[in-house]
Amino acid sequence: MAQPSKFVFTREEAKSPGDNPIKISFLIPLIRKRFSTYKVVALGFGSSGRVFVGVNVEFPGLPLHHSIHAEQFVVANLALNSDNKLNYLAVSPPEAPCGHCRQFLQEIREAPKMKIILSDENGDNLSIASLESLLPRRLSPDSQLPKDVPRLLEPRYNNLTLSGPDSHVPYRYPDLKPAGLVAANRSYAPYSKCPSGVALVDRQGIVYKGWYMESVAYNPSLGPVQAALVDYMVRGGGGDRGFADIVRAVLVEKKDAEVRQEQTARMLLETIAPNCEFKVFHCCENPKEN
Ligand SMILES: O=c1ccn([C@H]2C[C@H](O)[C@@H](CO)O2)c(=O)[nH]1
Ligand SMILES: [Zn+2]
Repeated sequence: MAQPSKFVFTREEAKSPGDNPIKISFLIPLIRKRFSTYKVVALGFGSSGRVFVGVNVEFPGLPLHHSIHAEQFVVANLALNSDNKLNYLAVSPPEAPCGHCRQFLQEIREAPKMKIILSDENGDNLSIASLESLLPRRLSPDSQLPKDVPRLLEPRYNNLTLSGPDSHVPYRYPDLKPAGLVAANRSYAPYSKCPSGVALVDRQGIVYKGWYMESVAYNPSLGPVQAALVDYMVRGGGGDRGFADIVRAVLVEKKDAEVRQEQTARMLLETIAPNCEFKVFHCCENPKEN
C-alpha cells in the first residue's frame, strides 16, 4: 500500500478534541516534530474536511524571493488535491500569515471571509480573525476580474495545446510532455494570461507536476517549478536525498509570452538539481469553437 502523505490529513486524522475544525492547530506541534529543520508550518482546512500541511521552503544559493512560504505551500497542496476552498488557516505559533501571504490568499474566492486561527507562542489561547481584518485595504482580484473567471483553487481548463515544430515529435520520456501540458492547463494566470506548467521526474521514474499561480499584486505569485516541488515534497519524492533526485523536468508555456518562466525555471533547477535535464515545450490556446 502506498505510504500516506505526511502533508495531507484525512478528516478522521484531523479530528481534534471535540471535532472542532478551529482546533486544528493542535496538529502543529506534531508536524513541527516531524519537520524539525523547518521553521514555519501552516495548516489549511479544506472544504473536503481534509487538513493540508505546508512548510516554508528555502533554496540555498538563490535570492530569497524564490522561497516558498508555508501558506503558499498549503495553497499549492490544496490545488494539487483539487480542494477548491480554504476555510481555516493556521500558522505555527506565534506567527500569523505574513503580508505577502495575506495578499496571495486574496486569489481564493471570498478570501476576505477566510478564517485565520491565531494563538499565543504555546499554541494556546486560540482566537479567530477573518482575513479581511488582517488585510483591510487590500488589492483585490475583484477589481480586475469578472465574477465568472475561475479563481485560484476553482476548476479551470486553459484550453492549451502543444505548438511549434516539435509538438508532434514524441519526447524521449513519453510521460513528461503530456504531464507538463496538463499542468499548464490548470495554471491560474488571469492577469498576464501566460499560464505555465512543470512536470518533474525523479530517479524512480515518478512524475510530479505543478502550475504557475498568479497574484494580482504580481510578486506574491508562485512559480511553476515551486508548485511542482510542492507535489514532489507532498508525495515524498527523493526520500532523504531531496531535490537532487530530480533527473528530468519539462516546462510548458506559451512561446513569446510576456511572462516567461523559462530562464527562472532553468536557474532554479540547475541550483537544486544539478543533474536534471531540462526541456521547454511551447503551447498556444486552441481556437475558440463557435
Ligand atoms: O508568513 C510567513 C512568513 C515567513 N515564512 C518563511 C519564509 C522564509 O523561509 C522564512 C523567514 O521569513 O519564513 C513563511 O513561511 N510564512
Ligand atoms: Zn508568508
